[in-house]
Amino acid sequence: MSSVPQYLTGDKQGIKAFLDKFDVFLFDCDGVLWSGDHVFPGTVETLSLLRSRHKQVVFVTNNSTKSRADYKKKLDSLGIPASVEEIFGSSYSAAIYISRILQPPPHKRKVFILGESGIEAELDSEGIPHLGGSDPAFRRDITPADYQAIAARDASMIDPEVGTVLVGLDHHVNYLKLALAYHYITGPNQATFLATNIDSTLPSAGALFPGAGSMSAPLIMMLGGPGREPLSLGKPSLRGQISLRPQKGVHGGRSREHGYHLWDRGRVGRHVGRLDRCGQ
Ligand SMILES: O=C(O)[C@H](O)[C@H](O)COP(=O)(O)O
Ligand SMILES: [Mg+2]
Repeated sequence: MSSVPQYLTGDKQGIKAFLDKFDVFLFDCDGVLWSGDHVFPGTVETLSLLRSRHKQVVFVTNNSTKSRADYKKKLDSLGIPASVEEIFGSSYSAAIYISRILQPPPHKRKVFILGESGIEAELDSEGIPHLGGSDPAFRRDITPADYQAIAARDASMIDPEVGTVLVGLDHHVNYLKLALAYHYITGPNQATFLATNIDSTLPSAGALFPGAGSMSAPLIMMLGGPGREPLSLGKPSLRGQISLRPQKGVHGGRSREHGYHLWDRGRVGRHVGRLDRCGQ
């Protein structure tokens, strides 16, 4: 095993021993690899060092504003080569949870989103219909007519096919979306209350900003406080979280991981799918 690169200071033997001990390296993103679009020093070098050692790198982010494809673009733009299969975002885990575990009945398949386009893209990738989110129709002030229509459960404002409310980091959160989410959860829809993640803050530009958790907090308060929290599908929650179990296969006569099995770590520990790393 070649020696540790010069730019890595400190206990080189310790670093080498550490690298030799592991095959897979999972990376948090916001606050670890970058802060906003500012990549922390050593990030690119460290990731290329791992790749040069044939280590598996996985990017695991709670940030639901971007889809896996969006993150691949961001990583590429920051000079960090990556494949979509190496990226796990909370918007993806939420889409998988809804389509493969929650499996709402056909007449309640729609998801009302309090969040950004990353959630929409991942729900689309699982064929799940949705509304709200980045739709300009919901990025506006509430009007007196809205109050009337929502209270009357008018179909122009309350879609009877909504069975899930999904809350993520929303840079356009507003009163109208909160009101609609509340009425979907409490009214005849009895929508399931889910969150991509519940981080209280978002690290960006070297400071902290409102996190996804602060988007669902007003709803938790309206619903009666403790005990009415949403099921969170991001790190570190286990319930309903998808876990990755390496899947071995034979390539070129050698046994090697070629993807992951998806397991629901919630109720039954059910196998819910697989993700291939080499398209087999
Ligand atoms: O509010 C949020 O969503 C989180 O602060 C943010 O998403 C954290 O992302 P991560 O550190 O998991 O990449
Ligand atoms: Mg982080």
